[in-house]
Amino acid sequence: MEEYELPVLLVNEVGGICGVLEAHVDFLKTHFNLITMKEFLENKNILSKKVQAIYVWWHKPVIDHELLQSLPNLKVIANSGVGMDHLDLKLISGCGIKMANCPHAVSSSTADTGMALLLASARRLVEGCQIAVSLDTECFAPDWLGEEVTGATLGIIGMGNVGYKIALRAKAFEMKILYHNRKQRKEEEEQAIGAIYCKKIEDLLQQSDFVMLAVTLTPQTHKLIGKRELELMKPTAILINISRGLVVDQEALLEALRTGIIKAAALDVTYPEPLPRDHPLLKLKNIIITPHLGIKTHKTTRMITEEAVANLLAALNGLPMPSEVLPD
Ligand SMILES: O=CC(=O)O
Repeated sequence: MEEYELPVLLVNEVGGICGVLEAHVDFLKTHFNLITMKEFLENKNILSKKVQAIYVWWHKPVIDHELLQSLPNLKVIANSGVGMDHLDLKLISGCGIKMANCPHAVSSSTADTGMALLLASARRLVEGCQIAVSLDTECFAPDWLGEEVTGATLGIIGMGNVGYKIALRAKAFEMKILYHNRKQRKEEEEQAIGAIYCKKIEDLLQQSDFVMLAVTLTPQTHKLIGKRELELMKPTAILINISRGLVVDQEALLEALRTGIIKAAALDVTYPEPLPRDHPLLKLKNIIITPHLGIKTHKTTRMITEEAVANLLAALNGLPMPSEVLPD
């Protein structure tokens, strides 16, 4: 039987949409014996006792009861993003397995994506691009105007690492910043980003020109933004979602965008992903939808894998993990 000098790390596949990036394989292999789900399933008898760690990349492999039962020596699972809503944390921790995410690696690029969507929707860049590349040169100068970002009010819902970095960016755009969060940030942190705490989400919704969703998806934030919340927003307001699709009631959003309850939306996340090609949201003009690009830069994906490896090695060596996630 083959002996493994390094701990055995299970990944879904290498390359492809749900596979670890090929560019990271050499780095992973300096610390682990890498095996894919395909190899695991083909040699389950031998490999099931060997696997000590799993690296979940882009929500795969699916970690269910059956997989956990087949891996008696599994000690730790590292996730490639900050959101853990695709994992059953209670099930995993109930099996005595440690879990980690990578909040440090993802925050800057996700905040950049949020600002990119804010600017693109405010200045109608996607519509503008369509005009610029269309063959109809007659309508090159559009008869519409965008919204000014400088001096506008941004309401950030969720003031974790990502929300904080969005505020830092928005401050440079001279925006007035409001935020709503379970906990108020320390006074010095608020001062550093020039943000004002709204204990009531309603206050933030009523006052903001842009509302940015940067919360984690939990039972408490599931469909946090529904009909009532959209109706509280200004008719000129723009909603930007970089958290999870399920934080917004999509039916209510569709109605609000169709009837002018709010002006526009920019979504990096939807449910499902991707939306079915005949989904009515895709037919609207006042929406920008991107395919969950939040973290997708060369630098961030590399940092994610580094943070994941640091977590995995710490857990395997019985050391504190840099970003352990507890079931609650
Ligand atoms: O979606 C991205 C993340 O969870 O970090």
